[in-house]
Amino acid sequence: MEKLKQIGWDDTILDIEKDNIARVITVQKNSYRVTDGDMDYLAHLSGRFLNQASSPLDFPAVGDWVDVQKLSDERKAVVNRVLTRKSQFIRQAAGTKTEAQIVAANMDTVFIVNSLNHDLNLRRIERYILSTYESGASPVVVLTKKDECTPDEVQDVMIQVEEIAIGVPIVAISNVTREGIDELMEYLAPQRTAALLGSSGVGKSTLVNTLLGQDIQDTKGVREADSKGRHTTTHREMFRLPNDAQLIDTPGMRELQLWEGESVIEATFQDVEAFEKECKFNDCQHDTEPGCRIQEALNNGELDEDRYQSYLKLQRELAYEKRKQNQKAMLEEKNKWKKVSKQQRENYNFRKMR
Ligand SMILES: Nc1nc2c(ncn2[C@@H]2O[C@H](COP(=O)(O)OP(=O)(O)OP(=O)(O)O)[C@@H](O)[C@H]2O)c(=O)[nH]1
Ligand SMILES: [Zn+2]
Repeated sequence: MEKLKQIGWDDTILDIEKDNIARVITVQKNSYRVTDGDMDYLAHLSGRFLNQASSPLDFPAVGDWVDVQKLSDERKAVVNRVLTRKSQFIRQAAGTKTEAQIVAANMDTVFIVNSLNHDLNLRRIERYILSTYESGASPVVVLTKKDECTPDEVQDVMIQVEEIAIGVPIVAISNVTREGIDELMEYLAPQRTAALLGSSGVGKSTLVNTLLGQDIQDTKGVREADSKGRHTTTHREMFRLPNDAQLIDTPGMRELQLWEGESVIEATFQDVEAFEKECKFNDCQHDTEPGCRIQEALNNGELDEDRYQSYLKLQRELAYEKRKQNQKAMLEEKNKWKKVSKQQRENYNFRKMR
């Protein structure tokens, strides 16, 4: 029990034999590095597990609690099952159409990391916030490289972000001067888990090192390089901070594809939805209808055109995703019936033969 407290205890797993519980630190090819709080060891999926797993979401992800059986070799174990997650950040696997992928599991907080000094993309931050709510965790926007900006510049960005990140904490930090790090630690209490998400180069791995107080995660400042001659994080890994909080580092995401974020669009676009409700007609297309509150708000500046466009874009994407998933489900259903009827035919032929 004490051991588990150190790696982050969760009430939902109290009912399980504690000796058999571990937490996934990294996902390697065909194996998992897990920890029981005292010791790290390597785990493989049991045959039973593989037989039962059907979707990519069934497989262990970084941050998962797993039910393991230790093997006689002390450093090895098999995973029998993934415990129910309290949160999971899902994105569409890069390059595939409708395949989901878990970026991090069981985190309390998602740090949405952006650099203050370049490439600030408010629309992208909006999307991360949506996906974070959808994951079951709470978002915090982290703005890095404060040391490279004047106080006025920092202020300017903070105001822009505040306008779109309604009710979301925003923390500006510097890995160089350590400014803002104490404030960030408020979201990293002992036994809590946070995940760092954001584009490549914004300083996620550097932040891990800052919080660990030592250089463990390689950063672009380090000479170990990728094919383009610079280092990038290639895998997700969970780190235990000195205060027993857990921090999950992830590789930079180029694109963030939403996964069924419908239920939270409302939370993130409260302002737009409020205007929409004030339209004269229920089925208003917000085009040329009389009494359209959206058009009025756009015209008098109450609603920013870019923000409205990104709201529409998200809705279109969600509709598109839904259609895709429906099609996939229909196809699977069809194949299932094909299989069933083939089986029936075979049974029938078999009986006829006898
Ligand atoms: N001036 C300044 N530079 C920083 C800060 N944080 C990170 N950097 C630099 O930004 C570069 C990228 O940092 P990384 O930590 O590798 O970025 P990352 O987000 O982990 O990138 P990926 O691993 O590709 O996802 C490195 O050269 C860091 O030294 C900061 O607060 N201030
Ligand atoms: Zn309208």
